[in-house]
Amino acid sequence: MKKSKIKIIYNPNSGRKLLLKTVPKLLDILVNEYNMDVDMEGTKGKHHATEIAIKSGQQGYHVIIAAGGDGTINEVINGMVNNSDSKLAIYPAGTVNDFATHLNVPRQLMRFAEMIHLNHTVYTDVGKAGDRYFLNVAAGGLLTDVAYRVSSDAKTVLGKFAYYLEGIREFPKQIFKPIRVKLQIGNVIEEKEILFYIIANSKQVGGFKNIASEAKIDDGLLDLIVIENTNLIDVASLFFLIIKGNHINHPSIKYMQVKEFTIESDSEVAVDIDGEMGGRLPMTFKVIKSAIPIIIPPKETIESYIDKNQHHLLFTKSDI
Ligand SMILES: Nc1ncnc2c1ncn2[C@@H]1O[C@H](COP(=O)(O)OP(=O)(O)OP(=O)(O)O)[C@@H](O)[C@H]1O
Repeated sequence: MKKSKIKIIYNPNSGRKLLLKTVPKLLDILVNEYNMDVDMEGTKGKHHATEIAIKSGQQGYHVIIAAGGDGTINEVINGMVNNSDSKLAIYPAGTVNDFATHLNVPRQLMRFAEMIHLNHTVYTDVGKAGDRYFLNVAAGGLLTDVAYRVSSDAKTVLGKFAYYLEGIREFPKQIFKPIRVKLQIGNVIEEKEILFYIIANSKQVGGFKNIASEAKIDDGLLDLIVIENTNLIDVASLFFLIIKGNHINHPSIKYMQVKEFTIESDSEVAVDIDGEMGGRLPMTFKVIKSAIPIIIPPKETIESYIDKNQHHLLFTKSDI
C-alpha cells in the first residue's frame, strides 16, 4: 500500500515554544508507529505558513498538519482553499484553538497520531472575509479607550471581548462605543446601532463553547450574531447569558444564518479574522461550502479524547 505523505507546518513560537519539542515527537510516532512518510517545516514569520501550504498542495501531500495557534491555522487554510487536494489536520497549540476544541481534536500526541491514522474526514465550510478565508470566526466592534487601557496586551477586538466576558465582575463602565452599521443581506438593507458583531463557522468563539449555538461547520451557512446597542444593565446581563450560551433569544441579539452579506460603517471598525487583525469595514462575508477536507476524531473515540479543561482563560489577571 502507498504510504501516506504528510507535511507538518508548525509555528515554533506559538504556545510557549512547546512545539519545538512536540512536533519532532509527533513526526517520530507517525513514521515509526504508523509507517507514514512525514516531514516538518517551521514557519519563519507572517504568511510563511500560507506559502508552505500552497507548496505542499502542489507537491501532493495527502495531509497537511497545521500545528500552532489560530493565527497559524488561519494562514495554512489560506494556502489550501482552491489550491490543494490535501486534507487538513489541526494540532492545537495556541491559547484558544476554538475550532480544534469544538471538534474535540486531541492534544495528546499518541491520540493525535491515532486520529491521523484513522483518517476520519469531513468537509468543512470556510468563511471568506474580503479576500481572506477564515476557519472559525470573523468579529469586530469599536472599542473605547477604556478597553485599550484596561487590557493593553490583548491583541485583537475579539480577544478583548472574550477577556471582558471572563472578567465579568470587573466589567468597566463602557467597553464598546455603539457604531452605526449598514447590513446588507441580498436586497435587504438594514441600518442598526450595534456594539459588536460575530460571524462564526463553529459554535465555539473566544473560548466560549456555545456563542454560535446553531452553527455547524458543514451546513453551508455562516452564523451572524449582532449585539445591538442597549443600556449598560442589559449589556451586563447579556454577557452573563453569553457565557451560559443562553443569549440568542435576548431582545438585543440578532442571530441569523446566512450565505453572504456585507457590513459597512462610517466609523473605522476593525475586522478580526480567526483572532488576528484582518482589515476594516466595509467588508463582504461569504461562506465557501465544503471548502476543505479535515481529519477529525471519529465519534466513537471522542469520549476518551475530551479534555475536561477545554475552557481556557484567554488572559490572566497579570495581563492587565
Ligand atoms: N517564526 C515566527 N516568528 C514570529 N511570528 C511568527 C513566526 N511564524 C509565524 N508567526 C506568526 O505568529 C502569529 C501568531 O501565531 P499563532 O496563532 O500560531 O500563535 P499564538 O499567538 O501563540 O497562538 P494564539 O493566537 O492561539 O495565542 C501568526 O499570525 C504567524 O504569522
